Amino acid sequence: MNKNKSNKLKGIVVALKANFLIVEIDHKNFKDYSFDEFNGKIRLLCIRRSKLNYQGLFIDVGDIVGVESIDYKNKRAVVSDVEPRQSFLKRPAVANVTLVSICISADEPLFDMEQTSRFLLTAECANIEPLIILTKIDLITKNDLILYINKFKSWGYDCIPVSIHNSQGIDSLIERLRKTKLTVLAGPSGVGKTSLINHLIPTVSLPTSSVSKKLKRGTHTTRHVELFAIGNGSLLADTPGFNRPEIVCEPSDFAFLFPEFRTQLSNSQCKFRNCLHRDEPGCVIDKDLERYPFYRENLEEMINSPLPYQAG
Ligand SMILES: Nc1nc2c(ncn2[C@@H]2O[C@H](COP(=O)(O)OP(=O)(O)OP(=O)(O)O)[C@@H](O)[C@H]2O)c(=O)[nH]1
Ligand SMILES: [Zn+2]
Repeated sequence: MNKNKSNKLKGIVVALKANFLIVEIDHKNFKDYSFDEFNGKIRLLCIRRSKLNYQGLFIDVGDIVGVESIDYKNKRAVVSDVEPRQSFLKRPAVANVTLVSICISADEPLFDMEQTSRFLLTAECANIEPLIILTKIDLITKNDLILYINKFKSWGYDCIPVSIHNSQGIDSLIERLRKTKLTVLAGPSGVGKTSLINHLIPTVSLPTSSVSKKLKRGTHTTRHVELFAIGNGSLLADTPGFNRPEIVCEPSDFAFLFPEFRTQLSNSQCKFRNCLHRDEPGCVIDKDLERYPFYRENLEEMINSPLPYQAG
């Protein structure tokens, strides 16, 4: 009675635990069991069907999988297949990410244009929408906040300013996150990613003393990501802070990863089709844009290093 072989359902992998996969499925059709539900979902401890192992299919958090042989009472099931991915973020490995929220501190650690750009480029490279979350705004003046907002606007990005100390911006952030299926929080160490998750989902309670997290990172080569439900069927993942994400890109594609250059390139064309926007005559890119020197410096490195270029 508890086994339900005939019902094959789709679910999303929310965590990897040893050889098991934790898969979240919709359970609104199964009202006869009382589950500790969250928004009509339950999480099942799953093994992989051996066929999947033969095929060598790698399953990551965020993958959409088919589950069968569901044992609702014990919350167990078998994963039988994996759907093709819509997107893939390499570091951390999360499939089907729909938004990369990059946390940048308004105070400490100090703002670093190159580092912020590297996080944005990682999302742009993976073709996933980036969003900037400006954290710790309780520590800056209104004028400084306006300067930050205008800076990001000139780069072509919106930003949501937040503070966990006075809860400013938290409602707007939750509203935004609930509009997308799977958000990954990224950003440098110490900007307040974990504090933010704890504030958004009080039941989670992750350790925020950065030291303990850092020690943990030192001992585990990979820290597996877990997806937390944030309402409306949306999921959110915290990631360990790392400070210098790699950019892997062909020189000819590089300019298209900058929204402010994309806008110029869509409004008018450079004289040469293969223009790299250096000193070519008839180039339409405005060399006075704030991130142009950063583009130029990294482009030179790409050109001078063997492909595929990896900076980091
Ligand atoms: N004033 C203020 N401090 C904050 C805010 N958010 C976080 N902090 C502080 O910033 C420090 C770092 O916060 P964490 O949440 O550990 O930062 P993290 O980004 O998760 O850091 P890693 O684990 O190294 O990636 C802590 O001391 C927090 O209390 C905020 O909105 N305002
Ligand atoms: Zn050009």
